[in-house]
Amino acid sequence: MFLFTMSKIWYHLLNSHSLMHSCYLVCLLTSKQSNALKRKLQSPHGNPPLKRKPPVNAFKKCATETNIREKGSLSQKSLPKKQLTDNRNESQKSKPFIKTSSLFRNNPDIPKIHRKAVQQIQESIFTADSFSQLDLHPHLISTITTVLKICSMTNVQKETIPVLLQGKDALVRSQTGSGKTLAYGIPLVQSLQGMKTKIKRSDGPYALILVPTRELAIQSFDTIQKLLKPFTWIVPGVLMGGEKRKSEKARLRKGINILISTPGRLVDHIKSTECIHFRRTQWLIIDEADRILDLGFEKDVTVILNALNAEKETRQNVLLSATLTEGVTRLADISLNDPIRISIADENQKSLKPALQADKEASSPSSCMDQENFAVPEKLKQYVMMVPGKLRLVTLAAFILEKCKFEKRHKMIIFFSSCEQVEFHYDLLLNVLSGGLESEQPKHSSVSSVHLEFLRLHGNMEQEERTEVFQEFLKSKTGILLCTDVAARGLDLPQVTWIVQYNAPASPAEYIHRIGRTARIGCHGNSLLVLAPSEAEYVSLLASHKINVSEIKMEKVLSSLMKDDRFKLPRPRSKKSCGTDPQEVRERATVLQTKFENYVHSSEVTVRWAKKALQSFLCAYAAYPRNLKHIFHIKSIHLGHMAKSFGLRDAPQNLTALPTTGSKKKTEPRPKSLLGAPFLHQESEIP
Ligand SMILES: Nc1ncnc2c1ncn2[C@@H]1O[C@H](COP(=O)(O)OP(=O)(O)OP(=O)(O)O)[C@@H](O)[C@H]1O
Repeated sequence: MFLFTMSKIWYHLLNSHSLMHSCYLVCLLTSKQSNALKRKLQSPHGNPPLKRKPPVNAFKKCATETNIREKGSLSQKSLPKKQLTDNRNESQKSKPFIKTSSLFRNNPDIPKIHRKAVQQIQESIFTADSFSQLDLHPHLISTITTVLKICSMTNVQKETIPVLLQGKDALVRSQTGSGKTLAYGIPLVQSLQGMKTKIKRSDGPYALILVPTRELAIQSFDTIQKLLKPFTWIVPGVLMGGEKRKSEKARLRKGINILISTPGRLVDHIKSTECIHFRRTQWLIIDEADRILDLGFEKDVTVILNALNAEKETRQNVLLSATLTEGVTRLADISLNDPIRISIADENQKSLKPALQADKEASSPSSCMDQENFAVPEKLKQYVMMVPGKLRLVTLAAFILEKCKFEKRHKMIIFFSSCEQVEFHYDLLLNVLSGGLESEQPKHSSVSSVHLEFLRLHGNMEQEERTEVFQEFLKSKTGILLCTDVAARGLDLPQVTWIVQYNAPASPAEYIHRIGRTARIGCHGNSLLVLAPSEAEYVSLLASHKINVSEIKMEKVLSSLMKDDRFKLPRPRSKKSCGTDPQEVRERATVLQTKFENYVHSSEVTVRWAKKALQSFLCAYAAYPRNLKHIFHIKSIHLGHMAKSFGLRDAPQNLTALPTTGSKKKTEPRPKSLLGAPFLHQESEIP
């Protein structure tokens, strides 16, 4: 036994390339850490004991998001500084037992990705035609060219604007970032400015635009406001959750002619604001129509439609999205009247039907159901990376450093599946990767001066802060936005170069919308999907929707840590670091992981936050839709490994994988059709 143990120790040391080198590794650690490492080496298998996964049914009920918010948000602003310092001091006094992560052992093998090469659907965006070819008011044309600085029409605009100018209902599908907002905005403004009796503010709404999120409401309002520049007598306005109801009521009383709203808030006003009416509402536009339904807004949309129909039966209706799914068909059935379907055709289809610029046909909306293959922007490069649970956090960090610190000039959005994960990672990355370690950077290092700017956006933030963050990221040329799916739809954030999906989305449609935040309107962009080895089949699922992803190797991403000397182990002079020595990369990853763990374990508060974030991850994971359970099954998660990726040294006890039941903020009533749909993958925009 003794001989066996010793041989394992020697094996480990040799594996570390040199005895000297391993000594340095041990020296870097505190004596307690090195004791822990020694104990690990003394384990009969040379590995830490495997932790048993607690069975799923052992999980307790999930804490509500509201509770988490009330008891302690991770936001920098809301951190009770004194409490944090006290906690840290306390925890430092009684220094917790520190273990060094054995990051690279006991990980599942990374499977080879077998995917059939599929030909992606690509749509051409631009036409050579200018807006002056349309029968538009000259002031509107000059606003488009001078204010919006747009010359030629996109395909979806060329196909949609004439149809809407004829007064027809339409169901419009075209890829993300192809200009759908103007496709409905231009004919809307053209028709309202030309009304025989000039519109008065006090007339109330002539048009209602429904959008799923507050940020999209602000963005759509902004576009409509620009289009209305020459037509000052038409007043646009926004109603959205998070704003003061009282001031919204006052604005409604004064009069809003083009009303842009999230469904929840509008229903709220329909029920409680006397002066709201739809006597003259001639347009109903539902943008991101499938999402509005997904969010559980079906009930709200029914209330809104009933309110509209009660006051005026005829109306022009338009539904738009980059992904027309079954849900839209149901919505289309109840809201559209003999619609024209406009679906910008696949390049290949076009070559078969050269006479048609687009696949435009009068048809039953049900035919949209067939549209399960989604178009992907032509200049978007999509990647996937397989990462075992334990290595997720360090690999994400290495990726951020590579793109935003060493390559610079990148603007990145990282999607998570819950608000708590966004808050937790925001705090952790900000402290460990950004400012926190600057003092540890060698003085002459050129990389030390690069400041990583992290922002976060999710549905549990106060509206004022949400709007501030949205505007800041909108204007910035670089930066890293951590967010939930609240930012997945419709947002037009210029110059975003990377989309990272740290948690896989609940459907290929959501995948399309998330990656659609980059490579907009013909620009270049990249996306990275992070999957666990057990989730490899997701790649085939994407392929079945004609979505192609190429693999990036985790080792390659981790090797970028070689460029950051903050994670370097002291070495004897004779042994110079060579570019990509895999052993040194592993050591650096271990140093980084240790820094994460040290930060998380520096106070009780941070440990609690890490646990809550892990818990919310499990909740979201347990809630993947049934048809994806064979890929994302909670039982395939190794809790101890996953805990590492939240900076926790051990698997916490008494976690839950059950969805919240008691949250006031998040319990938007769901229609029966959506029961079983993912919890926390979706965020309701509620008043
Ligand atoms: N004809 C055009 N020429 C150049 N740029 C345009 C044109 N039309 C719209 N744009 C710009 O393209 C960007 C994307 O437009 P928009 O947000 O309407 O896309 P979308 O199709 O609605 O995307 P998503 O499906 O993601 O909501 C905006 O910045 C818009 O100003």
